[in-house]
Amino acid sequence: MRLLSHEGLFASHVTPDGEETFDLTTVSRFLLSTSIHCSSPFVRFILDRHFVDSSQMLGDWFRSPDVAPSSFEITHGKIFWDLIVERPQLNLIFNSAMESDSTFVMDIVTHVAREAFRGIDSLVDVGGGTGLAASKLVEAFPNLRCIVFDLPQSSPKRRGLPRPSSLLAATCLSRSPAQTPPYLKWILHDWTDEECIKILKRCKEAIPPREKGGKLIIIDMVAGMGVNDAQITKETQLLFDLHMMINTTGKERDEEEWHNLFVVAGFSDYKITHSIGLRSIIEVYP
Ligand SMILES: C[S@@+](CC[C@H](N)C(=O)[O-])C[C@H]1O[C@@H](n2cnc3c(N)ncnc32)[C@H](O)[C@@H]1O
Repeated sequence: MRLLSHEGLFASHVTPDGEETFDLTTVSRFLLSTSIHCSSPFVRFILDRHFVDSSQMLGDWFRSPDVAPSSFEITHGKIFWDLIVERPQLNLIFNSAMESDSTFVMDIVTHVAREAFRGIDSLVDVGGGTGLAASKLVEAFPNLRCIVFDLPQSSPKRRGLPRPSSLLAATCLSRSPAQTPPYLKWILHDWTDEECIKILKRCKEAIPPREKGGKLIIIDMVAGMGVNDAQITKETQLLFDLHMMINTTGKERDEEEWHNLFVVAGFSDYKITHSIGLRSIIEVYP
């Protein structure tokens, strides 16, 4: 308890008769299952033994990076998206983590960054997981039609979510219905620059011209930028960067790295809104 208090999970007090007592803090309130923004599923996911095990192989990966593109792949013999097909429990932990993140982040996005979605009547949530982020968007913008593309193991149908009739499951990051603006939440940080450029080029093909309101909306980290406590934000972003390096072929990118991706993928301009916490909304224009 004393360690947890030191880390800010509990506040300790000494009563007048000398007894030590502990109260919840803002941080631990976010871990309560009764909280509408409960982050426990995300914490459970990030501390899962599959990631702890792959972090042990970081040294091997550094010494022979040609063996596999990530420490995760050296440890488990395959990439995360293939492993969760075989491990339903890990898949469940992953999907619950993404849903807890979307419940939290999309409530912020739909309140403080509504402007980004103004005038858009349809979106494809590429890699949209179980469809929770899309559900939140449809709830906030009732005229919006949202299509979710993801692998079968994440599809809204399989998770049995109450879903708006406009949600569909499909596979492949590489396809997107023509002329329907794509939306990418927490996708590009999973992939190398080369893979991101391919995804971005395909997204660009699906976007109407800028004069007709065409744009790509991305929710991802812009390393070095964020709100609130600069020290904690920076440390958390660096830890996420490390997590991506160990477990995927991706990384967290700073503004210059994002800029380079957009230019190479053929986009002309972008706008970043930083007011949603650790992550940002990036509107990218054709
Ligand atoms: C970090 S998760 C983000 C999920 C969701 N956008 C969110 O923020 O909650 C990345 C998503 O990409 C999906 N994904 C990975 N490879 C894919 C592919 N080849 N085609 C479609 N989706 C893919 C995963 O299944 C997963 O749902």
